Amino acid sequence: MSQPISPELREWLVSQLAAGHSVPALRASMRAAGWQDAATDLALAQLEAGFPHVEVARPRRTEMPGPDLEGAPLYIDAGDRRVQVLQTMRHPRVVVFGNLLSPEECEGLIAAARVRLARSLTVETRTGGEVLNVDRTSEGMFFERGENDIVARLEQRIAALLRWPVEFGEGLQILRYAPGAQYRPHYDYFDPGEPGTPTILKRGGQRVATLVMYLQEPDQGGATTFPDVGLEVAPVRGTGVFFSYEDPDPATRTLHGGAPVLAGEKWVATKWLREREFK
Ligand SMILES: O=C(O)CCC(=O)C(=O)O
Ligand SMILES: [Fe+2]
Repeated sequence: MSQPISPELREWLVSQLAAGHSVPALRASMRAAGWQDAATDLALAQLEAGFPHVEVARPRRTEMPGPDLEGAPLYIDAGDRRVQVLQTMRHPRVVVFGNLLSPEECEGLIAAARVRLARSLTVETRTGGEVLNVDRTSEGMFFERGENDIVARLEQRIAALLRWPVEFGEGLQILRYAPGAQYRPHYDYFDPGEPGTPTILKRGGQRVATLVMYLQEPDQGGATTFPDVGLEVAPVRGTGVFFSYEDPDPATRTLHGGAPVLAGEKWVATKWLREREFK
């Protein structure tokens, strides 16, 4: 679980920094006191603005988002919902969840997104801007974080389920695939070799995990595919597929795509998780 940053903790950090203690020393004592790295990072990142002279060291990530599968549970308490663990894979790290969203939540997200759909744009890593992408023939839009009640509730649930702060997540993306539409296999991390990537990484660092949630199932087709391992996840309403990638590297085997929809319409919501706070 991510831990909220209390005013007391904030005050303590401020006083420690003001007293000249280094950020690595604070990080170490917070860790010793049981604070998770992600929460510590968030607390320290929030203070950075007030202490511009303090260089916050960014150690190599030691934690990754993901559910607590200790003891091989069939269900996980995600705060306001009991989410099912349907399938897991280690390499690539993939977890398929059931009962992630209610039918009403799926409907509500679709209704709010439908009026704002435009031809999907993918981030153009060569320039850091956005362009139309022929590899992705779905239509899409982004919600702001916490934009409406359903979005806010779902984001809290995802944070609890994947043990990653809400603030480290991008806004929820909604995609609609008409018959024939698809999303060709790709990686969700930003290609370190592309010249536009450093600009993108300034805001929250790399993507480290993805949760694709199915809001409406097509009649045929539309699975989420992982070609490296021959895995196909059926787009069943209310369920979702999580996968994570510790490094922006094909060795993670997280190549994936949305197979062509053959009949009916497929709607998904995608939540991308960054390594740091995404402001
Ligand atoms: O639609 C799908 O099944 C995959 C979506 C996806 O890969 C993405 O949103 O990044
Ligand atoms: Fe993707």
